[in-house]
Amino acid sequence: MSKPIHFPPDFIWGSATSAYQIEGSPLADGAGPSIWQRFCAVPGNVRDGDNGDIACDHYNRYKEDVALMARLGLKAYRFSVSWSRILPQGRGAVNQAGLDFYGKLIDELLANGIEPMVTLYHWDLPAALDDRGGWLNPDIADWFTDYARILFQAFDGRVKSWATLNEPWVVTDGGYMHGTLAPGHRNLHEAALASHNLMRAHGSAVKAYREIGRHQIGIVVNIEPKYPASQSQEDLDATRRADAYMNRQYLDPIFLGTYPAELKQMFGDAWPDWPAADFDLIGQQLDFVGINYYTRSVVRNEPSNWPLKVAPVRQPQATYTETGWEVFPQGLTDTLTTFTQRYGSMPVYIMENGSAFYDPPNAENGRVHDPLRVDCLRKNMQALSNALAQGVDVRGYMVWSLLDNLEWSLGFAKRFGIVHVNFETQQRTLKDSAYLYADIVASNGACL
Ligand SMILES: N=[N+]=NCCCCNC(=O)[C@@H]1[C@H]2[C@H](O)[C@@H](O)[C@H](O)[C@@H](CO)[C@@H]12
Repeated sequence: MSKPIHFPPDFIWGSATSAYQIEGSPLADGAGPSIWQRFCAVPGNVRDGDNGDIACDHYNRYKEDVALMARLGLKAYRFSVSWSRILPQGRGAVNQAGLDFYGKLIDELLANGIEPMVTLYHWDLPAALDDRGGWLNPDIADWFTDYARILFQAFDGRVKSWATLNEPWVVTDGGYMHGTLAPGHRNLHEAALASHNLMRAHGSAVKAYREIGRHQIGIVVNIEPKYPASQSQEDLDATRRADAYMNRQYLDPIFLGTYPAELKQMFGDAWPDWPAADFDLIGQQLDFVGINYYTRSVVRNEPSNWPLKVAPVRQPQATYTETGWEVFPQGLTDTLTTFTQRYGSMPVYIMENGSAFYDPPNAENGRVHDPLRVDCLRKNMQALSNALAQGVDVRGYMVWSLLDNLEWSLGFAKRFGIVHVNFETQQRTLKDSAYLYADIVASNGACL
């Protein structure tokens, strides 16, 4: 029996994207290359040889896309800034044309009554900084803070919501542990170092914001709740290891001043005893936490899978998305209640939630029917409402994504958008899920 659906009257409904996935024109108007420009250029790294050279051409079509957001009635739009548009070398000389692009986007949003929510870093590190070690170089905390200050000084006020990082776990696990994402490293020691430097950079930018900013700043983490495959001690321990590595690794140092003990146990000598001063920096007070929720994982012990020694267990009765993720809306409720239980009550935004299911490359008769995505959206709305009913302080929800876009190493084949993009013509078409989302926004969920 589903519970009544209710959202607070000031609940903020929006959508989310990221720079490299939608903008295109990565080197336009003085911008420098990012590590994703390089990563895509290496054959085999990205499915079908796809890249961000054009993507959704948002760099040129941003007014059309803001009009789409207004058509959907969105109250907010979460996007990221490309660091190498602002600082082509990652540090040093500012590229005014880069600032100008984001200033025009922000003004277009505000003119349409849409709150800009800016993510400073969504995976597209300037290539020039990677040449200096990137996230492996401790100096990156200062480089990132200098970049953040430029944006705070340019846009704070018009932008009232800032997030430092998007998903440090994915940056570390994909970019440095498994090499599936840029910059494509596979090294346990590097993964630990990159992860810690990401958190140092986060804390340093938050500290800088407190000196010059007047609004809200937080971080965005992906949380994938872990459930034991059995109640055996080995599976329960495996579940704790998986949760420590993917979830608690990023929130514990911010809110509890320490990393989960399981990390040292798993990483061994690849996990140093980090300086105590680092935790003072990392633990800066936040105004909100952004959570990206997509799926859960059922976990069993698997000694051969070094270093975590865990393995996922596929659920035979479940629906799985095109990215191989189980549709499990209860996990959204559990993620939110567990967050509050572990870290206390504070403002939370769902900064990403969505699903990739097969959509045709072209719309038919101006429509794109996406029943599986519609069903997912409905179920996630119920789950979100259930978390609110249990007292979780959720302030808003950003659907991932506004547009079909470059799904990183999966290319354009995996479509998350509620708006379909024909990548041959750049034609945008509202999917059925977009019409539903517009109704949800207009009725504040009462239509469900
Ligand atoms: N195994 N497994 N479990 C799920 C782990 C999810 C980690 N990936 C994300 O959350 C990425 C986030 C990213 O911000 C966005 O840029 C991506 O386009 C979406 C869709 O992929 C999501």
